[in-house]
Amino acid sequence: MISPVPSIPRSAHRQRPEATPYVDLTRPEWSALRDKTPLPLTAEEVEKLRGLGDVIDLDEVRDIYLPLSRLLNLYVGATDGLRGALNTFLGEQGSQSGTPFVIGVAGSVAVGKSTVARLLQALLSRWPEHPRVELVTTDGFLLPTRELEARGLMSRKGFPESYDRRALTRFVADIKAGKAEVTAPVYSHLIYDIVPDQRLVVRRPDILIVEGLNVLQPALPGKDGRTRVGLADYFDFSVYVDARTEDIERWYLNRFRKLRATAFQNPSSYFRKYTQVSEEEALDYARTTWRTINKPNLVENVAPTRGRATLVLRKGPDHKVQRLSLRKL
Ligand SMILES: Nc1ncnc2c1ncn2[C@@H]1O[C@H](COP(=O)(O)OP(=O)(O)O)[C@@H](O)[C@H]1O
Ligand SMILES: CC(C)(COP(=O)(O)O)[C@@H](O)C(=O)NCCC(=O)O
Repeated sequence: MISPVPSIPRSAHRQRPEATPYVDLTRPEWSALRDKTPLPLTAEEVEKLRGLGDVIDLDEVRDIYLPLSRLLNLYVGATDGLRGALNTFLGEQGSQSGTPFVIGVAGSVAVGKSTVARLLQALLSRWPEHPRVELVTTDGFLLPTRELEARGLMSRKGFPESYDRRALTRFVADIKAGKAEVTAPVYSHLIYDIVPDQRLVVRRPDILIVEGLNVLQPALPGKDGRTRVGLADYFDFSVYVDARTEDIERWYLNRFRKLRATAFQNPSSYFRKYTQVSEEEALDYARTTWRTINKPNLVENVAPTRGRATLVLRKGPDHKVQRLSLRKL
C-alpha cells in the first residue's frame, strides 16, 4: 500500500521565510553601520545643514543619513567600475564617460522627500569623488495652470497625468547622456504655477538627485502597445520615503499651518486667502485637499511604486526612520 504523502503542518508554512528581494534592517542595525562610515560631520558642516532651513535632528543625520551617504558613495564607485567593464566589452561602441549617477527620491506629498533629498545633496557633496551634486524636483514638469484647467486636471495636480512626463524623461536622459547643459522649467509654490521665462540649468553634475511623487512610475506603453523607456530606467539608485498615511496627513496639515503663518502671508501667494479666514476654515480646505487629491494619489499611484525602490525608509510618527529595506544584489 502506498502511504499517503504527509501533509506539511500549517505552522511549518508560516515559519518558512518569505522570499524577498530586500534585506530588512532595524534602526539600531542600520545606525551601527555609522561606525564604518568615514567622514564624520564637522561642527561647521552641522551648521551648514542647519542652514538648509529644515527641522533636522542631528542624531537622525548621524544615525541614518550619514551611513546612507556612505552606501551611495560605494554605489557610485561600483557603478563607475561596471561602466568601465561595459566599455571594455563594447570597445568603440561603448566609450561612455562623464555619466552622472542618478538617484530618484519618491514618496507621498508631505512625507519628507524634499528634506531627505536636500540632506543627501549636502552629505554627498562632501565626498571628494563626487562634489557636484544637483537636485531637481519634478514639479517643474507639472503642466502650467492654464493647461491643467484646459484639460480639467486642476484637482488632479500631482497625479501622473498632470505632468509632461515625456519632457521630464528627456531631461534626465540628456543629463545622463553627458550633455554639457540641460534646462528645465521651474515651478513656484508661491504662485502655484510654472514660472514663465525661468529655467533651471544643469551642467554635468557628478550626481543628479531627482525628487518627486511619481519618479518610480513605470512609463505608459506607447500607442503601438510597446513598452517605453521611463524615468526610472535612468536611475542608478532610488529611495522611497514611507510612513503611515495618518502620520503623513498630520505632517501635511502641520506644514500647511506653518506656511499659513509664513509664506502664505506674502501678497503674491496663491494661498493668501487662507490667511484672511480663521485657522479652522483654512485647515478645512487643507483637509479636503488631502482627502480628495493627495491621499488618493498616494494610494493609487505613489504607494504601488514602493516595491521598485532600491531602498525604502520607513518613518515613525516623529519622522525618525525606524526600519530600512535595502534591495539585495
Ligand atoms: N526629518 C524630519 N524631521 C522633522 N520634520 C520633518 C523631517 N522631514 C520633513 N519634516 C517636515 O515634514 C513636512 C513635509 O516635509 P517635506 O520635505 O516638505 O515633504 P515633501 O517634499 O515630501 O512634500 C515639512 O513640514 C517638514 O518640515
Ligand atoms: C507640487 C506637487 C504636485 C508636488 O510635486 P513634485 O515635486 O512631487 O512633482 C504638490 O506639492 C502639490 O502642490 N499638490 C497639489 C495639491 C496640494 O496643494 O497639496
